Amino acid sequence: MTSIGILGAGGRMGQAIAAETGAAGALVAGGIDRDGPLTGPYESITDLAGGSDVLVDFSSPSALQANLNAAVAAGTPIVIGTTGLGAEHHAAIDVAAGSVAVLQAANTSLGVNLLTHLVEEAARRLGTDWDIEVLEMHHRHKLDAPSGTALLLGEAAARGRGGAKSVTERMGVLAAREEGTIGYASLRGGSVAGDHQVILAAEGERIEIGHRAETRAIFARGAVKAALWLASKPAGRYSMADVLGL
Ligand SMILES: NC(=O)C1=CN([C@@H]2O[C@H](COP(=O)(O)OP(=O)(O)OC[C@H]3O[C@@H](n4cnc5c(N)ncnc54)[C@H](OP(=O)(O)O)[C@@H]3O)[C@@H](O)[C@H]2O)C=CC1
Ligand SMILES: O=C(O)C1=N[C@H](C(=O)O)C[C@H](O)C1
Repeated sequence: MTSIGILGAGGRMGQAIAAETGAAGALVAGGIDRDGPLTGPYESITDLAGGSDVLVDFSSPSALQANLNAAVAAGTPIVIGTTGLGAEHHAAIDVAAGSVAVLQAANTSLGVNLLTHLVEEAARRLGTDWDIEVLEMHHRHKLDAPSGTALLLGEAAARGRGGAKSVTERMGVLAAREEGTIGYASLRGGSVAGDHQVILAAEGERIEIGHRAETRAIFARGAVKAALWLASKPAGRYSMADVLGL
């Protein structure tokens, strides 16, 4: 039975992943949080990595390097679901992927990963006279904005279009839309698990395609599926597209 070590175990996603691990016929090796061990016999991240077949990290960008170091030291594959990652984090993931299997995904749900393809295709087929905007809404506790998924969808649109500048802030009296850009808007409130909408707007018509997460169990299910898939993979950087065959 595959054993999964959970990093960020006490958080909303950490708890959801622990619940889905059993349902998938796998085992929780242990869980570690900012304050130390939460479940299982392991006292440190490195010990947990050594006692797990695969690690799953849904914590914080500030914890990423230590989590990658532990994965590399133990030779344990790691799934990174944490968002709010910058260029320096992606560079660190690339380095770790030289030694162990690393799968990074801003969204582990099947629906969003399919949506990414639909958005890229729509942007490819429509002319640059179609403006593209990404709208997201999440629960009041979310720290990063725009969401990792919004950025993922915007990147897919930009790929389809052959490149585009991102605009994450529009404010004041000189805030008119700049042609060819992709704009982002972030709403926060209540307990929303994660809504994303991509709006393609032209003169006289508009296409809106999106995804609503009704429960974060969908992300947890995808993360566990990714972990079970990654556990036997050689070093390298992987994505949800590899897992889902999309
Ligand atoms: N890829 C995907 O599909 C999804 C990704 N996410 C992302 O996952 C991450 C976690 O989300 P969520 O569970 O809602 O957040 P929570 O705040 O509920 O959980 C984060 C957990 O990580 C711990 N943590 C935070 N910072 C550190 C640190 N520096 N070292 C060790 N542990 C730390 C927190 O401990 P403490 O409470 O003490 O700070 C907490 O237990 C976010 O980046 C979120 O955007 C979320 C859903 C789906
Ligand atoms: O923080 C969350 O909750 C979520 N974060 C991810 C993101 O930033 O896109 C995925 C999902 O939308 C939920």
